[in-house]
Amino acid sequence: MVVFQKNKSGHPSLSRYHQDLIGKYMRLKHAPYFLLCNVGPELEADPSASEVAIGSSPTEFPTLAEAAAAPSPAKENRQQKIQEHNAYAAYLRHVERQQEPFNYLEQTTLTNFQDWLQSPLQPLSDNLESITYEVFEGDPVKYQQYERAITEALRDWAAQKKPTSSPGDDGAVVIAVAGSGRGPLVTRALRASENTGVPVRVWAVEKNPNAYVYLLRQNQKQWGGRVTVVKTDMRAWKGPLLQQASSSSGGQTENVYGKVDILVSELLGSFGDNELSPECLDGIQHVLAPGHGISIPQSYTAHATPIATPRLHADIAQREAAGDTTAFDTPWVVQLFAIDYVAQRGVPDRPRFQQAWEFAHPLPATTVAAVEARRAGGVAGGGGGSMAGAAGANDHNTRQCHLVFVCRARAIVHGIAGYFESVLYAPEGESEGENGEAREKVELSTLPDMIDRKSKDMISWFPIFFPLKVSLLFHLYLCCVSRTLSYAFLRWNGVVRENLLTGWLTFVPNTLATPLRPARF
Ligand SMILES: C[S@@+](CC[C@H](N)C(=O)[O-])C[C@H]1O[C@@H](n2cnc3c(N)ncnc32)[C@H](O)[C@@H]1O
Repeated sequence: MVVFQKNKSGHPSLSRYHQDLIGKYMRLKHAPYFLLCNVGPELEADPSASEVAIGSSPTEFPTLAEAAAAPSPAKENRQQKIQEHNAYAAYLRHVERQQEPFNYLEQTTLTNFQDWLQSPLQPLSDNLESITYEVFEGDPVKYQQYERAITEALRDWAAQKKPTSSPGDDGAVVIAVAGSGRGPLVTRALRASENTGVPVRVWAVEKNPNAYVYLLRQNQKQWGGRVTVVKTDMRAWKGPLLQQASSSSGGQTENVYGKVDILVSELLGSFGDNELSPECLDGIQHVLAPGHGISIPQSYTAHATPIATPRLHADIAQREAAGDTTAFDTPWVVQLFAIDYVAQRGVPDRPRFQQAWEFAHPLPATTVAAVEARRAGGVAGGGGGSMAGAAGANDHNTRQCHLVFVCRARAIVHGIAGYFESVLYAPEGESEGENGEAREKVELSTLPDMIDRKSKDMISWFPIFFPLKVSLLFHLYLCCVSRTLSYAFLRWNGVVRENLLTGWLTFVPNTLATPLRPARF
């Protein structure tokens, strides 16, 4: 196959597509050798060398005069350099030099994790280990974005002179970090306060007992005792304790709880909501100050695209053959690498990456009222959360989508790749930044075509991969994923094939299996 073209100066070159392909291969953990065919020799015949040989039979030693006339090693080297200059090989070396070097995080993580299947974390039902938090904390980008978001929110708070939930409204904005882990977001919240000069009162809420102990130590050593640390499931938290219950001769008083102005959380999974952020935040939303309390993140969206990945398909098939009966029912977290996007880029209304659904926080008051009405019970002592109570109490978190992708050519589809985006904070009003520039939304994105613009170099989340047991040959690919019913079914060429497909396309997002799950999950 001839892939080389001639550029304007007549030198060999490759199309942008081929350059990208080669660039991608060069970033593989085990980079392949590149064999160039029919492009002439790398080392051309050396005319001066043949001159030296003239007159000497190959079996004879040269005479002293002949030896003296032979080129010196240094001269030979020089000549060799010139002779090595095969234009095609030189061009390939040029392509190699154009590759962006790995940043320090990529070097240690990306290459090791390429196409390596991991089960998704379940931070709600499991308690994460310290080492897992350490890995999270190794990615500065996520925390920088959160700090930017809190900074912008505090600026708006001060500029708009919004009331605060501090006792006596003393001007300190009340921030709660729900699911604080070992506290990096608490540190960022305190830093945002220092940078903006807006005073804050900070609460750290965490249910993992090991992380709780770590938070207590952080508070002593790093935060100067400025943070109130609470060990509880956020869905059972009643809010900042303002006054402890007491009993005296005059009678008994109840605990008095306050409200929270900014609720900061990071409960996002590779597909946005798949680690149950909506359900957890529903359960704590009652602590937000009515009217002006905000959530960071404000919203998140899940995105999907069909992919061809023979390598992952073979890996999952092998696991199944080895006895893992759920291998094809697992949504795998994986740094997708040796894949091909099946969907065409740039098709109007049918982009390669399509949004499946969105969640926004806080819920509107009408939704909360409807949920309350449907709920038959609740978690004792707190807000309960939408996962508690009767069937139907979580209906507002049901999402369905129907996405249509146009394939580039007849293609094999091995599964669906999932990504997410999140708006952490969208600055309010017409206000400008410190240097007069328009203030932008603070966002996170794992979408391959958006990550560089929204959260460059962020590596906290790898994509999710929903495998298909039987790889399919598609022209037009339609995918329908239902969050509540936890299964996917596909249609193609407009023909619904549910009967055929149910069974082997079923996947159960295991991240949804939590102790407090509602009956329908
Ligand atoms: C993805 S980690 C993020 C930790 C930390 N905020 C960070 O960014 O490094 C999510 C944290 O939320 C906690 N978490 C999850 N669900 C919770 C719940 N219902 N109540 C309290 N904490 C929860 C987990 O234990 C975990 O520490």
